[in-house]
Amino acid sequence: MANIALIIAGGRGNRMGQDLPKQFLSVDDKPIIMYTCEAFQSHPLIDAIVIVCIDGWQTALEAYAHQFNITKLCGIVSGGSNGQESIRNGLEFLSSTFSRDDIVLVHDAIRPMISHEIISHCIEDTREFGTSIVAIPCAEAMLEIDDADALRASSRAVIDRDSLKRTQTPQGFPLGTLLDLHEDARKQGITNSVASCTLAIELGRSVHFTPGSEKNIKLTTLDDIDIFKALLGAERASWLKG
Ligand SMILES: C[C@](O)(CO)[C@H](O)COP(=O)(O)O
Repeated sequence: MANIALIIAGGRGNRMGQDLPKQFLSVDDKPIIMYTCEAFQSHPLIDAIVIVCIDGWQTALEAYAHQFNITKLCGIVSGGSNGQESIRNGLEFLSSTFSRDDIVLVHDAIRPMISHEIISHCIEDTREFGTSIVAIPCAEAMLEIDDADALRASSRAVIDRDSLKRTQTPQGFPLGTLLDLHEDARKQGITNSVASCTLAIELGRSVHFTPGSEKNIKLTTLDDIDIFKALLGAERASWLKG
């Protein structure tokens, strides 16, 4: 049975406020998406990598994959109009080559600090429980806003933080389960679910959590790039110490 990383790089990343899509911004002369690819490339249990890529960047991505020796890359697929459609495009590609029992780890291209440990646990839990949604506890006080459209929102409601999880990626499923979810979504007219875990839940399924890490950061704003650089620096310092 194969383990496949499906890396989603179909978005433009407008919240970063940069001209380049954020997954292609360079940190220390390496595009962010290549850090992400290297984590899966170097993991011994990952057999194949497929990337869903924003239009216009496929040729650059191929060149970067060659430069950074991402030899497990076996396909680049066009992104869709939102995350759900991008994942579906990736799954359609996978269905022509892989079997329904193979494990797919859906991962954000802009989570470059994903560790081997989390990838291993995600694969193990998907095999044991049928799903693996990497997630971390909610450490902050959580308040529900009164009016999402208000310029300066206010709140009168507390949400118990112990009842919440902050989901990350990878999100692991057998390929057949993901294909069925997307087919059911098409039938029910669900077109813009935020993630694979939200789609499963909206369709009445439950999902299993796997512990993530605060270091598995999603690079959304320029502040996050600073945090990423600091994390990279700390990782390199610990390698040097041996
Ligand atoms: C999948 C995800 O990373 C889980 O936290 C998140 O939902 C992706 O959000 P995005 O803003 O659509 O990249």
